Formats: sequence, C-alpha cells, structure tokens
Amino acid sequence: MVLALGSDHGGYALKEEVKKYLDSRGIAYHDFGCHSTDSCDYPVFGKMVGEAVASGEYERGLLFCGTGIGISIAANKVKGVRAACCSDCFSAKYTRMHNDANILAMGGRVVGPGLAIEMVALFLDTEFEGGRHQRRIDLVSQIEAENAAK
Ligand SMILES: O=C(CO)[C@H](O)[C@H](O)[C@H](O)COP(=O)(O)O
Repeated sequence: MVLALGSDHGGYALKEEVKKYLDSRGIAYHDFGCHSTDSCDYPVFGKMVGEAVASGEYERGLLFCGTGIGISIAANKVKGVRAACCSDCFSAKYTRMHNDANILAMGGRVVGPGLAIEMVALFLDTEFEGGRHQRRIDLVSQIEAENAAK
C-alpha cells in the first residue's frame, strides 16, 4: 500500500510524527506537503491528496490540518473521495468498515501523536465490510454524479 500524505502548517508536526510510525512499519508514502510550519492554505493540500487518491495512484490518504476539518472538507470536493475527519479510534475503525473511507483526516491541534498513530493503524488495518454499506456508498456516489451533471 502506498499512501498520499498532506497537511497545512497546523497539521505539519502531527504529520511528521505519523511519518515516523509509517517508516517503522515500512509503509510507503508520498508527502505532498506542506514541508514546514510556515502558514499556508489547507485546500491546496486537500485537493492534491484527494486527486492522488481518487486517481487510484495512491490507495489511501492521510491529511492533517489544525482541526482536520478544513482539509477533509476540501478533499471531499474531489469526486471519489471519502475523507473522514476523526479524533477517536472507534470512528477511525468504523469509517473503514462502514464508509470505505479512503482518506483519514486528523487535527494537529486536536489529537496527540499517540492517539493519531492508533487511529492510523486502525484506518490502515481495517477492511471494508461491503454488503449493505456498499449500497449506501453507491447512493453517495449517485449524489456526486447528479451534482456533476448540473
Ligand atoms: O484547522 C483548520 C481548518 O479546519 C486549518 O487547518 C488551519 O490549520 C487553521 O484554520 C489555520 O489557522 P491559522 O490561525 O491560520 O494558523
């Protein structure tokens, strides 16, 4: 699995901590930026990572901003992205099982590295359950398609 990573300045430090964890597990990733704590704009990185995941080049993505919210909103504007902003382990696990989320977003000003790493582990190691949940994802995709046609 190769991951696409992105953050703004508010998520930069947490992203660096999560990268150390990915390195320890030998999980490959590309960091689309940002690359410092200089102030920048989260939609830029949400879009880049969203497009990288939606294209199929990267299987899943991890996004970080101050709250995790802005960057997940931006990524979710890309067709095919299901980005979940989480700050607890239950949600990080169930967004894989029930939503087949392909991006996990976290807030560097909300969660510490220990919790973030536990959430990342659950997000990476949990499979989608399919079944009734696929029907609901198909309905979400239908909303995307209807709006693209407008
Ligand atoms: O949390 C965020 C929005 O959801 C963003 O990531 C930013 O980190 C935050 O809005 C930036 O605020 P700042 O005062 O410009 O650092």
